[in-house]
Order: sequence, then C-alpha cells, then structure tokens
Amino acid sequence: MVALSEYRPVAAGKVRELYEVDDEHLLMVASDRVSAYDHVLETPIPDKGRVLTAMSVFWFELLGDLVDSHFVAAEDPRIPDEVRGRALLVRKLEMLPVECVARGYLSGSGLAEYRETGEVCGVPLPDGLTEASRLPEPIFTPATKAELGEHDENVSLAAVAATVGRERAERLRDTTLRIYERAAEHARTRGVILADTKFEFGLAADGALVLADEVLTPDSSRYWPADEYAPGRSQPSFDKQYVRDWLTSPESGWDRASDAAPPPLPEEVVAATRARYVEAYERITGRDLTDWPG
Ligand SMILES: Nc1ncnc(-c2cnn(Cc3cccc(F)c3)c2)c1Cl
Repeated sequence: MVALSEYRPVAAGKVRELYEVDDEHLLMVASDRVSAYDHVLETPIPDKGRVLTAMSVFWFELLGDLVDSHFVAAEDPRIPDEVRGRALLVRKLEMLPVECVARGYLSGSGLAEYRETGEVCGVPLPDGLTEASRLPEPIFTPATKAELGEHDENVSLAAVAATVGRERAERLRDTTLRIYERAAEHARTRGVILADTKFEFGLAADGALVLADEVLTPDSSRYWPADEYAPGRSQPSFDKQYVRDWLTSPESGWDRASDAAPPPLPEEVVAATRARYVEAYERITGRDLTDWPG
C-alpha cells in the first residue's frame, strides 16, 4: 500500500488537499477541519471528510446522466489507508478558471451585490427581494477564483465568455443550472433547501465539460433545513450552525470582530456538529454512513 507522502501535493484549500498520483490521476483529500467566519478551526470534526467525500460520490452518480465527472474511485490500491474514505481518485483535467455558482436563493455575495445594483453578475432581479428570498428562477452567478483566504469575485457571463469563449460560457451556464436544479429538487424532497452551490469544470480531450472538484457538499453549497426556512433573516446552516452559535456566544469568549483565532470547540459542539454532517448525508442520500469506507 502506498503512503500519502509518496504523492506530490499540487493544491491545498482551507480544509482539503490535492495530490498527483500519476500522469492521469489526482487524489482529492477532504480533511476533518471546518471553517467558520473565515477561520479554519483548530478542533476537527470527526468524519467530516468522510461525509463530504461520500456526498460528492452520491451526487456524481445521481447526476451521471446529465454530466460526466472526473470521479474514478473511492476504493483503490492507489488510495492510502490513512485517507481511505475521505479521498477520491480522480482524472486529471484541464480545468476552466471559472467558479460556476448557481443560486436559487439570494444570500451572501449575491445579496450584497443585489442591494448595491439590483442585479447579480449582470442579471437583473425583481425589486423587493431580501436576505434568503427565493429567486423567481435559479441564476448562474460565476466568479473568478481568488487567492487562498480571499473571497471569489463575481463576474458577468460576458466576462466568462471573454475567458473561455461564448459557446463554452453558455454551456457552463446551462450545465450549471441544469445540475443545480436536479440536485435542489432532490434535496427538497429530503427536507433540505439547497440555496446555492459552486461547481468547477474541466475539459475532456474532445472538449466536453467534465464536472470536477467536490460537488454539492456543505462546504461548496449552502444547505438550509427546509422546516426552518423564513426569508428576511440569515438562515441556519444545516451543518455549521452549532459552531457559529457557540463561537458568537459569550461562552466562547471569542470576539468575531477581532482577528484573533477562534478558541477550541467544546466536545458537545463537536459531537452535535458531527451528528449534523452525518444527518445531512443520510437524509440526502438515503444511505448509511457506516456503509462508507474508512
Ligand atoms: N480533476 C482535476 N484535474 C485538475 N485539477 C483539479 C483541481 C485543481 N485544483 N482544484 C481545486 C482544489 C484545490 C485544493 C484541494 C482540492 F481538493 C481541490 C481542483 C482537478 Cl479536481
């Protein structure tokens, strides 16, 4: 069995890493780290990496009739034991430099831009929308990838077309919206609102779009519990709300406005957060996490 240290690191996000396996393959590794308020917390959430990995695989399979993906294997001799269950063997692709975001609801950077201009990424929206308003129909709001720690910058479809060509930009938009709608409809039947999500695509040798990166995880999407949905206020995050509430409570002694690192999480917040990740996975997929390797 190969050790992770034998693979060359090629990229690292806040809570995940990417390694080169061979000329054709990469290893995408999800850690148990969690990020909140733009800080990576020092306390890991056991099984978070497994849940997000298993969730991506579920969506690759469910969306397989709509779009090809880079996914090769979740169990394979090339996957080191130390990351088994939270790592995927994927095809190495030529990646398109576009963060393909679909939004069915208005929040985050979309809401901020709407409040400034009445539009998001050049797409005009009706008046009178507020935090977490459901949009008349889902919109494509692409962004350019920012440096680690910075926020992505929203751009127009024309800006994407200037980068990848008009036809490919429209294909990115259409594909992004089609797989968002399919996923959001599935999540809704499980009592979960998929408010928005971010995809990354690469190109196959014949120029076809291939869905890459992590897909429809709680780190790349906003998941809200449907039974608590109420527009006009920020919605509870399905998976991170316990962490957010504790960090902003007097009990933590942390001042979010300061740039101080957040304190370690109490074990009951860790346990409750782990339970929410497992619940999100089992409700969305109908599968049992105990059946997933690792
Ligand atoms: N199949 C692919 N082929 C070529 N490149 C990529 C690729 C490069 N960067 N990223 C984003 C990223 C950054 C940090 C850790 C991650 F796991 C993923 C994805 C992929 Cl997924």
